[in-house]
Parts: sequence; C-alpha cells; structure tokens
Amino acid sequence: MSAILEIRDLHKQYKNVNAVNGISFEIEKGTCFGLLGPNGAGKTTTIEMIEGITPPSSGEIRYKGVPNNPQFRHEAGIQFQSTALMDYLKVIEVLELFGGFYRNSLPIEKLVEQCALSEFLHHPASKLSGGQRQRVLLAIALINDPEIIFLDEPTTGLDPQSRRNFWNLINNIKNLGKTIVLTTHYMDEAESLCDQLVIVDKGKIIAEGTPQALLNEHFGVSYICLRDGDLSPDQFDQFEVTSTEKNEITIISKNLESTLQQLINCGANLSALQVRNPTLDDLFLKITGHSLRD
Ligand SMILES: Nc1ncnc2c1ncn2[C@@H]1O[C@H](COP(=O)(O)OP(=O)(O)OP(=O)(O)O)[C@@H](O)[C@H]1O
Repeated sequence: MSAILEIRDLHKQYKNVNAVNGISFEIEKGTCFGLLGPNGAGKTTTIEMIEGITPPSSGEIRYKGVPNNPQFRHEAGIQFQSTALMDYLKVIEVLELFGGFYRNSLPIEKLVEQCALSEFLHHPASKLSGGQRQRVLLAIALINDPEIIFLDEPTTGLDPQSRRNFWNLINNIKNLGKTIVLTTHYMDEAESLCDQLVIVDKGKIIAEGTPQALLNEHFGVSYICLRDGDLSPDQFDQFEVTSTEKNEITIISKNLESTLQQLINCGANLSALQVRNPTLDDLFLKITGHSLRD
C-alpha cells in the first residue's frame, strides 16, 4: 500500500491557542482514516490545514508524495461541518449548480444512487431533515468524482437511524476504492468505519492504530457491570472497579470466570449483571483520565 497523504509535524498557533501541536500521520490510499477527539481537540484545524483552507504555522503536507501538490484541489472532495445550501432551490437544482463548477462532474443519477437522494430530489433544500441534508452535502463532496473525501463530523446531531444510514453510504463509497478522511467525536462511528485511527486531545496525538489493535494493546480484559448497590462498598476493594458512573459499578476483569466466582462468593446481587468488552470510549477515558463528552 502507498500513502496518499503524509502529514509531518504540523503546528497551528492562533493568538493564545496552540490548536495543533506537532501532529504527524500517513493515510493509505483506499482506506477510511479517522481523526478522533473531543470538542476543541484540533481535528477541524488539522483537516483545514490539509485542505488548504488554513495555512499551517509549520509542518509539511504531502499529497501523493508532493508538497503543496496542485493535483490535490482537483482530486479532493470536502464535506464541511456546515455548508449553506441555497434554500430556495430544489435538491436537484443545488446539485446542478455545484456540478457546473467543475469541468468533469459526476452525472446526477450517479450521485442520487450513491447518496440515496431519490426520495427528496425534487424537494426544496429548506425542507430537508438533518439526515437528508447530510446526504446532499455528501453528494456535493462527491460531485467532482474525488479520489479523497473529507468528512468533518458528518453525523453530529443526527438520530441513531440516520447515523447508521449515513455509515452505509460511507462504506459503499469506500468500496469504490476512494480514500476517506473522517473526523468525529463518536467512538462507535470510528470503530465501525475506520481502518486506521488517530486519537487527538489538546492538539496532540495520544494514540493511533487500527480500532482493534488499539483496544487489544490497551485492554485484554472484560468489563462486568452491576447496578449501584448490587455490591456493597466494603466489598469494592476485592475488585478493580473502574467507574461508578450512571448508577452503575464497572469492574475490570482479567479472568471472567474467576471474577464471577468471586462475586458469587461475596454474595453480590447478580440479577442485572452485564459483561461487555471495552470500547474506544473506555480507551479515551483510560489514556486521558476524562471522558470524551466531559
Ligand atoms: N480561528 C481561530 N482562532 C482562534 N482559535 C481557534 C480558531 N479556530 C479554532 N481555534 C481553537 O483551536 C482549538 C482547536 O479547535 P478545532 O476546531 O480544531 O477543534 P475540533 O477538534 O475540531 O473541535 P470540534 O469537535 O468542536 O469541532 C480550540 O481551542 C479552538 O477554540
């Protein structure tokens, strides 16, 4: 595999804020790359420097091995966090308008199929639901048949069903061999879509790898969840308790059978017990000491 994008020691200093503080990574062609982190971590600033919207304070960005590659502009598609659609136009008219900006734009039928737009193609842009609007913005990002597509928090604010529908579209686009660069603060989204992840916090990379490798590297344990009160506080120190959030006690177990036996032996109430594997949310909490949504 070859890197389509190489980012070396990227910095962005605003007046009083070190928004991006020495970030380096590579993105392989044809993969879905995820840039994750909480609000204010520096994701949008990083992406905007790569897109050429914001100049870096220092660092290097190579597209197909070439710094400041003029090809990038023609071969990239960008879905911004918010783009003003001309609300007085119908969806089809919006697509025709944006298509007119490019010498080679994809036929509208192709965009309709790739982004599932047929149901509302003739609706006014002002009347779209959040999920429909994101699909139109995705179509606009695809209009020049790009090789690399940037999606900046594309599912923020969508309901779970719309998010999942959007994930299916992204997977279909990835299956066409396109490279996708996704920023998100949803760990489940990253786990489901991304081949490679970089987790950023306060302008720096704090972890990177495939979702599974990251979880294996940092965990190799199971989580046992009980309701608050199912285990009395004086029994806590027999176990490794990670959190007691949301009226729930979470015990880390390196050996599920023996921990369950220990819980039975000490008379814990197991009627609501659940066992789960750690997620990227747990990983973020473990590395930074704070949750993604603090
Ligand atoms: N134009 C600007 N001027 C000054 N500070 C800025 C500017 N743009 C971003 N910042 C600051 O830089 C830091 C990183 O912001 P950025 O938008 O890149 O984070 P993010 O990870 O994309 O967050 P979000 O998920 O909220 O979009 C924040 O502290 C933000 O306030």
